Amino acid sequence: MTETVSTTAPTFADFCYPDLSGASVFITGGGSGIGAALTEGFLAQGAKVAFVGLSDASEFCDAMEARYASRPLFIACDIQDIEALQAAVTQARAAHGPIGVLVNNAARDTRHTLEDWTVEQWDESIATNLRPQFFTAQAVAPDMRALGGGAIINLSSNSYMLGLGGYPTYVTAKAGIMGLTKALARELGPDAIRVNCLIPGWVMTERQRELWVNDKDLNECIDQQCLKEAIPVEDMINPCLFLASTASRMMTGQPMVVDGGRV
Ligand SMILES: NC(=O)c1ccc[n+]([C@@H]2O[C@H](COP(=O)([O-])OP(=O)(O)OC[C@H]3O[C@@H](n4cnc5c(N)ncnc54)[C@H](O)[C@@H]3O)[C@@H](O)[C@H]2O)c1
Repeated sequence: MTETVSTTAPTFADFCYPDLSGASVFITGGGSGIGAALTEGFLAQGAKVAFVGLSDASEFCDAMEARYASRPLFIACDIQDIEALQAAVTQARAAHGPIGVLVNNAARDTRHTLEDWTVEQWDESIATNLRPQFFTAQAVAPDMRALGGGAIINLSSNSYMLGLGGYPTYVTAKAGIMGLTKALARELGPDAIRVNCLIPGWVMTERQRELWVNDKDLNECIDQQCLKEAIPVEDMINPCLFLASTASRMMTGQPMVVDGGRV
């Protein structure tokens, strides 16, 4: 029989990280887009997942429960509200035990120009795209210390490495997330808490397809990628699981770019 190398997108059954089985995982924005793929990826490993989001996710939770016999805990929470976010972490801990994996995924890539932006809009964007990542880490650090270690994965974006136009506050926040990752890796390393950055390229989520994807821009993007394929959400799962798992035990403060080789 001739063996072939598959180049199709992975499925949820393709990965195996036994140390993630039973782990208590907290994800921001885990009910849609990349976050939903990550929720499913962790459930497929036997982890217990709690996630926060803005819109009701009961249908998604029903589907996950039917597929994995383990219902993710959805907590309605605006991550701009730090007290509510801290309360959500408390609720997740009460339901699933001390949090061993944190994925700071939620973000909003609102388009704007330099000229049309107010101080309030700047603050609002940073309050979604950068500030919560610090306070979730603060909230889960005691759990991870008690567990003897943990993993934090922050979602950044290759837009800051490419210097993309059209959303300067988001791009700034995404650069800040890499800085925050380095800083927290240093702060938390002595407690065996690892902090790494997952840096996606242009990933074909529902929201991207609805709002921004068109033939011209997608072709231009693929032209710049080494790998000539639009990136499906599923390709974010294994890198995130790897960063969460002890498979990456001695890796911290690092960017992991998954963009088909564009930067
Ligand atoms: N899709 C891409 O092409 C792409 C590229 C680079 C980086 N990223 C990053 O990947 C991560 C996920 O992106 P996505 O494309 O899946 O986004 P998405 O818009 O599809 O999903 C984002 C999730 O975050 C939640 N969210 C947004 N604002 C929130 C708030 N104030 N409070 C609570 N929840 C909130 C939304 O409810 C949603 O569930 C983000 O950090 C994004 O910056 C995505």
